[in-house]
Amino acid sequence: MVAAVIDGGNLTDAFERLLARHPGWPDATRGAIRDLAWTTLREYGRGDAVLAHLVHSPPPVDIRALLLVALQRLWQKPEQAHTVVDQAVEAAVALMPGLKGMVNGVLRTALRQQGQWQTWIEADPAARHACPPWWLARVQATHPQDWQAVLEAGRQRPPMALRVNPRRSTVADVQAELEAAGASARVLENGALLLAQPRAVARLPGYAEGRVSVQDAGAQWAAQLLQAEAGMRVLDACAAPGGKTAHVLERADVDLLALELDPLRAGRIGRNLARLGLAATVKVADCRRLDSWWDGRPFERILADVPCSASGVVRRHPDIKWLRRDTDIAGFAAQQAEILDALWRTLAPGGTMLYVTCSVFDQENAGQIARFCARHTDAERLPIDGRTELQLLPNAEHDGFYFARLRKAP
Ligand SMILES: C[S@@+](CC[C@H](N)C(=O)[O-])C[C@H]1O[C@@H](n2cnc3c(N)ncnc32)[C@H](O)[C@@H]1O
Repeated sequence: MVAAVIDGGNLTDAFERLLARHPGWPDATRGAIRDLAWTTLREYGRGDAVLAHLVHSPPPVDIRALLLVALQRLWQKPEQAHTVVDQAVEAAVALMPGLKGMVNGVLRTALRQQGQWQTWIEADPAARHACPPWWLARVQATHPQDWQAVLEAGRQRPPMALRVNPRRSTVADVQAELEAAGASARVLENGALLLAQPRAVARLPGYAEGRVSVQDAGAQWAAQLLQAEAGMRVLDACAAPGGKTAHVLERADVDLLALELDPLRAGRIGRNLARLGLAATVKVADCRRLDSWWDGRPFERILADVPCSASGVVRRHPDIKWLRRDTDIAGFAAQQAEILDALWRTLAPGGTMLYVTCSVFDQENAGQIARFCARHTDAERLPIDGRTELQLLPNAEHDGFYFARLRKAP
């Protein structure tokens, strides 16, 4: 998986391919392998800085990936050093037997020089923060006060939060069920339940019965800010896999149309709603092409949870920071502007559109909305908690999200 990402591939796809080849692996094995790959890639820049001091010419990608995983493990579990080196050498024999000695030598040298790793890492700011230089520059420019906290959060394991379906249970009851199952959780300001320790979905009481869903606590602000009320006609324009669609429907009996461009992802919306006992009209469509899906009846609420760089959720998708290029951000911003302009035409006078990204970059967030308001004089910004917008930065409770509420002149 690490080699696939170094070669420009997608981490989740690589994981799914691996699982398809090994259907018999128990959950614990899957979890352990996932954790190794995800952790290594969260810290990839740091591992690479160390490796640069240990090898004179770049090894083949599979061996480089193996060394990065082993270094990561040595960093985290120094007490297991001998096991890690032995297992890495064993893996090298399976991958490229001719490089067994090299892997052994590099890891033993690494162990002898472990006291210097931090100095090597600190020498390069991008390595220090485990991201490419352009990423570091963008986060610093957008968040001059908080950039270190944002980058630090991107290197941590993500928190796990639950959303309670008020049609089937209450926050207090779910919390009690969790306690009984040996999991403690605390209630956040917006009603999200933050688990003290992540746990497998299959071991969540009430999941199969639709009492709870897994959803980041930051994402759980969306339905609240949309303020959709019973009887309203609501559009969820970029809906898959349907987490926010479901949340909107759990809160009010609305007439909801969910659009999704990707047919495979669209299928997940229906499955999610069925588990929760909810219903919506789901259409596979490009929301920018109004002629392909819109019947001309305006919506009172629109949720525009647009495609974005996902820079606020890199700890969940650590391949993102290595696969994206600086120039991609302008591409996302252009796509988002097209989506906003098209959807605005479908919003009823007096209606509101909630713009959401899971980005921490200004060009997709405050900058995007400032440009939108300059183009649309009939757009008024509705405050969120006394502020013009809400930028959540990733931390121990939630991921990074941006929200702006736009009202169309009546
Ligand atoms: C941020 S995700 C949405 C997450 C979803 N709202 C949720 O909470 O589960 C953005 C989604 O928009 C879809 N998408 C991208 N461009 C689109 C377009 N032009 N029209 C409709 N959907 C689009 C992507 O395939 C992706 O599934």
